[in-house]
Formats: sequence, C-alpha cells, structure tokens
Amino acid sequence: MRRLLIYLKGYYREAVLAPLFKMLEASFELAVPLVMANIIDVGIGNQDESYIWKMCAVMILLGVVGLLCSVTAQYFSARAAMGFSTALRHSLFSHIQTFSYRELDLLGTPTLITRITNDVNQAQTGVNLVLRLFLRSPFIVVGAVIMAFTIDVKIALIFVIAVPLISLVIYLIMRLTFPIYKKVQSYLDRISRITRENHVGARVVRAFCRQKEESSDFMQTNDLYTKIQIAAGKISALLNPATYVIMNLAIVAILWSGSAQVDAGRITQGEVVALVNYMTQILVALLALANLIVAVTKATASGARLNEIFDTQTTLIEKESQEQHPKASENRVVFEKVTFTYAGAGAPALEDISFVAKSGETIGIIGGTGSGKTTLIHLIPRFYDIQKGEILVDKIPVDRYPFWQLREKVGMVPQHAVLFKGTVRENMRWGKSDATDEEIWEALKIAQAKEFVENRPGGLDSQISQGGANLSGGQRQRLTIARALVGQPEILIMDDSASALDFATDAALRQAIKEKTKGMTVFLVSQRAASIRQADRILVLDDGRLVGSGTHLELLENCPVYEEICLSQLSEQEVRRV
Ligand SMILES: Nc1ncnc2c1ncn2[C@@H]1O[C@H](COP(=O)(O)OP(=O)(O)OP(=O)(O)O)[C@@H](O)[C@H]1O
Repeated sequence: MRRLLIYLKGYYREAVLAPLFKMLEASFELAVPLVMANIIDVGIGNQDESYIWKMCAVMILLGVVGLLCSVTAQYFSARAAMGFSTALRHSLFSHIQTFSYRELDLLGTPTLITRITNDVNQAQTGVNLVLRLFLRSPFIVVGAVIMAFTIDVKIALIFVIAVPLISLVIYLIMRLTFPIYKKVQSYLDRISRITRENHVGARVVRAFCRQKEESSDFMQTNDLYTKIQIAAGKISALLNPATYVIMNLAIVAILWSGSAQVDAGRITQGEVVALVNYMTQILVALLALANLIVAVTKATASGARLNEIFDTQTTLIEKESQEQHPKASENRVVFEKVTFTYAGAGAPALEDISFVAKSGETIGIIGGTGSGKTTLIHLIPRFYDIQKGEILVDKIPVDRYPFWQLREKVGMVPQHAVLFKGTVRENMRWGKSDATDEEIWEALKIAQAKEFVENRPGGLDSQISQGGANLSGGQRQRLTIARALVGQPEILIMDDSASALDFATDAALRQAIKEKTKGMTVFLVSQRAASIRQADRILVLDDGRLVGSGTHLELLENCPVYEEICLSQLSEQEVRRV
C-alpha cells in the first residue's frame, strides 16, 4: 500500500491538514469532561445558575468549534482520498492499456474490472480513514489517560488496566476476522466473473435454456460470499458486547473507588463524572481504531492486488520506436520456421510455420477448429511474441516496428465483431481518426454495408449501442470489415469475419475487396472452403502445423487434409469445378 501513496502527490497539504484538524477536534473533546466537572462541582455545588449557563455555553461552543474542525478535516481528507483514487485509477487504466494479449489472457477481464473499481475504492476508503483517525484515536486514548492521571493517580490505574484489556479483545477479534476479509475479495472476483460471463453470453444462455443452471451457479457463489461475510460479521458482533463489559466494569470500579476518594475529600463528584466520561471516550476511540484497522487491512489487501497489476509488465516490448522505412517489398509477409506457444500451455499452438505472402495476394487460411488459424494471424500485427523463427513484414521483423506503424499497416477484422457505443462514423474512425465521410462511405461500400447504413435513420450519425447489440450479426461483421478498410491498410486480415454473411454477400464482399484494394495483401481465415477456394494461395493448418500450401487445385492434388475439408462441405463436382 505504501507504494501507492505516491498517488497522494498534489494532495500533501490536505493530507497534513486533515489529521491536524482532527486532533484539534479531539482536544476540544478532551476538554468537555473538565467543563462538565466544573458545572457539577461549582455550578450545581454552589447553586450558581449563571455559572451553569455560562459553562453550558462554553460546552456548546466547544461542540460547535469541534464540529467545524471535524467537518474541515472531513473535507480535506475526502479531497485527498478522492484525488488519490482518481490518480490511482488513471494510472491503473493506463497501465492495463499497455498489456499485450498475453497478460490479458493470464489475468482475465473480471479481475481487472474488480481491481479498478472495488479495490481502488477500498484503497480510497483506507486513505480517507487513516487521515481522519490514525492520529486522532491514539491521541484521545493517550490524552484521556493523561487527564485521568491529572485528576487522580490511584483511579487512573483502572485506566491502565482497562485500556490494554479492551485493546486485547479488539486485537483477538480482528485476528479472527482478518483472514476472512481476505477471502471475501476473491469471492467478489468470482461473482464478477460469473456476472460478466452470464451477461455477455445472455443470448446463448437463453438459447440453451441454461438460466436455471446459471442462476444456481451464481446463487451458490453469492451464498458463499454471504456466508463468509456473515461469519466475519458474527465474530465482529462480539466486539461491542465484549468491550462494553470491560468498560462498564471499569466504570463500576471508578465509581467505587471514586466514591471513597470523594468521601475522603481527595477528589470532587464532578471529577468522578469526568473520569467516567474519559473511560467512555477511550472506548469509542478504540472502537474507531478497530474500524480503522479493518479498513486499513482491507485497503492493504486491495493495495497488494493493485500492486500485482502494476508489477505485471507487458512482455511485448517496443524495441525500437523509430519509424521504419521499408522499401516496397514483393514479399509482404514472411513467416520463417515460426513456433509459438501460449503462456502456460504445454504444447505449441503453431510449430515450424513457413510461408510467404506476396504484395496484392489473397491468402486463404483453412483448418479444423483449434488448428491455429487465429493464432497465426494474431502474430502478424504482433499481438504475441513468438519463441522461435522470424516474422517479417516488408522485410523488417515485426518486433522492430513501432506498434503504431505496424498496426497502421495491418487492418484487423477480429473473429468476434466488436463495436463500441457511439455513431457509425465514430466507430469507423477507429480505423482512421481523420477519415472523411467519402472515405467512410467507400469502405462501407466495399464491405457491403453501404446500403444498410444508408437505410438507417441518420446514416453515419445513427447510433450503435454497446457491443453493437442493435445490429444483426452480419451487419456487425460488415461494419467491422469497413472499419478495418477505412485506414486503407497494406495488409488486411479477416478472421472468419464473413461467417454470418449469406453466400451472395460473402462473394460480393470478396469480389469488391479484390477489385478495390489493389496491392493489398489479404488474409482470409474461414471454415468455409467455398470462401477461400478462389484465393491466390491457401494455407492448410492441422493441429498447429502447416500441412499444405498452394492453390485450390494444387491442394486437391497433394493435400489430403484439404481435400477432406472440401469434400465434407461440397459435392465432388463442386470441389473439382474450376
Ligand atoms: N489465449 C489462449 N491461451 C492459451 N491457449 C490458446 C489461446 N487461444 C487459443 N489457444 C489454443 O491454441 C490452439 C489454436 O487456437 P486458435 O484459436 O488459433 O484455433 P483456430 O484454428 O483459430 O480455431 P477456430 O477455427 O475454432 O477459431 C487451440 O488449441 C487453443 O486451445
């Protein structure tokens, strides 16, 4: 947690003023029992009404000034804590943006969401409470004990016994609850994961009538979360009765011993009341301290979880950020004996892959599910670093390009069509931030999306809801294709991006891409043999290995895997048709 305190930078003044004002408030609070004692001893003792009113006014004044100090402290601590959490959240968000696919695969989205929301909030609460209570509570405890000693040393010894006893009870209860609070956080992660999965896959859940199972899964985790919170609550519930018993016993002892001292004329009745008040103040301060410690523990656990994210460094390093100036190369993308294994995976997802994709060529990639098609095309824009071999784009290894330049060269249409909330135009400008309407319409035309965008009220200004939920699967795919085309990339990668399109639209799309994007190297991943058979060259993957490379007819002759795929989808006649 200490490491995170750098995010208090800019709020040091508030971080100093908040505890100072709290201590000021505590000083006024410590003075109140003495005023009370005077009211009893002098005012009531002498039947001096005006003195009583005067002292009441002093008490009210102390209360009001104390309140003002407390509110001011609250203001400063809230400012500091909010400033801290804002800076922390910014930094965390920016850090997560640096993660490559590898780190995102390893960490997973739900935990990142919990950490940037819940954990940052816990840290913020911790900072807020520390600024207000860290000095105040010990100050009250020590101050009240000192005041007790100034009144009567013998009675003050009761404080010396009671305070450690109360502290011990608080300590024992906290020792029992701390491990439980740590578990709570991991359950929250699970709840967040289930919620996210369920909501993202809401349609699938309904299609498979899995609502009951999903609900029971969620309820199980939620129940466990509740149970663990209740367990912690039950133990914490012991705190008040146990400490109040000690405090009341201490008060009885004060009254007992105090009455004897009053009889002996060593102290006054007012001073006995003041001692009782000090005992109560001590208990309240110790309980506040216990709450503070719980909050600090939670904040420390959250801080550790946040530091885990900060300590996760991207493995994808931009080695040279200077712009590369590749000469126009015939061999646009070259894979040389490439082997790639996912982090934590036992076997390579791709092994010993070599091929050359020439400028202007359309490369079809086909293979069974899990054969490595998506993995292969993810390596071209360097979403992952390979372990063996080399990948060259325009004769320069991909890890020598600055990311922006490589990603500008490569237009990516992912397998899952993801769009963002906003207008069609805003979504299209992800491909090129300053794209003109003409450029956008041209890209939409090639992607076979012009007509349906024109028919939407507002055209380019029509709204797309979160994730593109107000569009059909095919419409979403066409818009993501258009988004990649807007930037006029030199290499276009389409990862099964036309799977939701009917055959006629799919064919029209491929035709338009071929005609309108001269010189562009196109990678076309598809499960459909019909979609890639016209490609200039087809790569056939099987279990992470390249088992065939050539044109449709060549592969039919010499690649049994390809022949099998084709025959499983098309008739013998269709397969052999040129
Ligand atoms: N992020 C990942 N982490 C670990 N393993 C992965 C990851 N993504 C894919 N794999 C594994 O790598 C192998 C190749 O997966 P890939 O997604 O490239 O296959 P694919 O041919 O594109 O399949 P599909 O046609 O079903 O999309 C599979 O065995 C898969 O389980």
